[in-house]
Amino acid sequence: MSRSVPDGATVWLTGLSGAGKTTIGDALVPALAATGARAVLLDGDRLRRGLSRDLGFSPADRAEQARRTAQLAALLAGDGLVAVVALVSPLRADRAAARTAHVAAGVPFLEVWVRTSLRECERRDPKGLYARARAGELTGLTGVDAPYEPPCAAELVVATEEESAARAAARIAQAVRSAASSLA
Ligand SMILES: Nc1ncnc2c1ncn2[C@@H]1O[C@H](COP(=O)(O)OS(=O)(=O)O)[C@@H](OP(=O)(O)O)[C@H]1O
Ligand SMILES: Nc1ncnc2c1ncn2[C@@H]1O[C@H](COP(=O)(O)OP(=O)(O)O)[C@@H](O)[C@H]1O
Repeated sequence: MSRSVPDGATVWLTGLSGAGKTTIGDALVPALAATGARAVLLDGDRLRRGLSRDLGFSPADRAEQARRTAQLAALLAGDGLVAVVALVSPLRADRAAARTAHVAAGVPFLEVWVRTSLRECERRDPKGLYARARAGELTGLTGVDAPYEPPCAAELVVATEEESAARAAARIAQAVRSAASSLA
């Protein structure tokens, strides 16, 4: 039986700072709501002001940030919500662990690579982080002097230099519907 209203799922947006994760997440929540889904955005920046305020940007702290967020997302998705995660999550191992937590919970997990070149992220620099890093005032910025490992098997890739946030959100919402109905 197919369902028009998707059940729970997690959409995991990964990419550099300034790639467009928050912007796409903000567009995705209402796009999902329009399909009847209840969606919530779990944004790395915002999580770090509360749930993860004890964490920095060492590899261990980034792994812990991904672990906590994956656990929270899987709980919400297990209750029928669509958890939209927007986390830099630069390391493949951390994203793979997030996927494994969802597989264990029987919840669909869609990894979305928000693919934007470092050059374009630096041009946008919405928070001035790249300027600070280039000025030597900030160390460990992903893409500058900390690694970003591109996904090998993301369910979707959004090339933001070619696709609008609204168009990407519509495409992701459609993929969530397909993932949910394939379990029906
Ligand atoms: N060194 C360094 N590297 C990356 N990001 C940095 C750093 N320092 C501060 N910020 C700000 O923190 C936001 C990323 O938090 P995340 O929890 O998504 O990062 S991670 O997944 O743990 O790598 C990130 O938010 P976004 O710009 O929305 O990606 C930045 O605003
Ligand atoms: N196609 C696009 N998708 C997403 N963001 C875009 C796009 N084109 C330009 N932008 C801009 O890029 C910036 C991305 O910032 P943000 O969403 O905070 O990124 P992140 O959450 O990945 O750090 C915003 O100023 C946004 O308006």
